[in-house]
Amino acid sequence: MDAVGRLKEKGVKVIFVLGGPGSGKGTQCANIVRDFGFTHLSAGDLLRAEIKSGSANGTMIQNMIKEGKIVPSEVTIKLLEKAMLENGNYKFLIDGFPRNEENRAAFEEVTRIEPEFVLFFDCSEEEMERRLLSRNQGRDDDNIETIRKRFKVFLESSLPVIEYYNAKNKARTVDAARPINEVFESVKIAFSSFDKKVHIE
Ligand SMILES: Nc1ncnc2c1ncn2[C@@H]1O[C@H](COP(=O)(O)OP(=O)(O)OP(=O)(O)O)[C@@H](O)[C@H]1O
Ligand SMILES: Nc1ccn([C@H]2C[C@H](O)[C@@H](COP(=O)(O)O)O2)c(=O)n1
Ligand SMILES: [Mg+2]
Repeated sequence: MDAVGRLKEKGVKVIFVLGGPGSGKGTQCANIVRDFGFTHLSAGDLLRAEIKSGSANGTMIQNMIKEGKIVPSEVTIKLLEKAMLENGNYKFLIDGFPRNEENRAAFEEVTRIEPEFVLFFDCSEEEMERRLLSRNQGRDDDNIETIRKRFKVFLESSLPVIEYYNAKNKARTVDAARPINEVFESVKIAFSSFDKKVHIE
């Protein structure tokens, strides 16, 4: 059986987590992992790890991230598939993917996995810019020049993907401009069909 077949046998469940740069995807994914037992896979984190690993694609990925561009789907999808297979879980939050129509169509063609829904964090550019400029995680792309390029790519390439899922009634939009705990209250409503994890002290 191939990799995707093995995931499907486990009853794989995928939620795509989308939103502009700095909208709070990673922050809210950590909350969802804690309370709903999902595994968080950030496409951006996987690409950054690939650069650090010294892979043959490292320099190409680094250059594209610095320019705020989207890495070719075949590279990102291979990393996502590998991460899903290496993980014992069957419930995944795929953060920052699909980022454009090419990502979306390629994932569908390669995996035939349809997301349960798409969580969309809606936030103004002004607020996202403020957050990114004070994030302080040493990311190469958190400088004003690259941030502006990332916003442009988000508007031109990523928003159409969200509109695609919206038209299929699969997008769940959350107002992400509010404080973290308020955003999570709305996220929890989107996840209400999933069992909550019981935390024992
Ligand atoms: N609701 C919020 N209110 C204020 N600050 C927030 C909120 N959510 C996240 N932040 C902060 O904003 C910054 C960006 O958040 P985060 O890294 O979660 O965004 P992201 O959507 O994953 O961004 P990227 O697309 O660049 O990876 C972080 O410093 C985080 O602590
Ligand atoms: N599907 C993806 C996701 C991310 N990237 C690249 C380009 C992004 O600007 C960068 C950082 O992603 P983030 O951590 O902000 O989600 O990674 C991509 O090419 N394709
Ligand atoms: Mg992130």
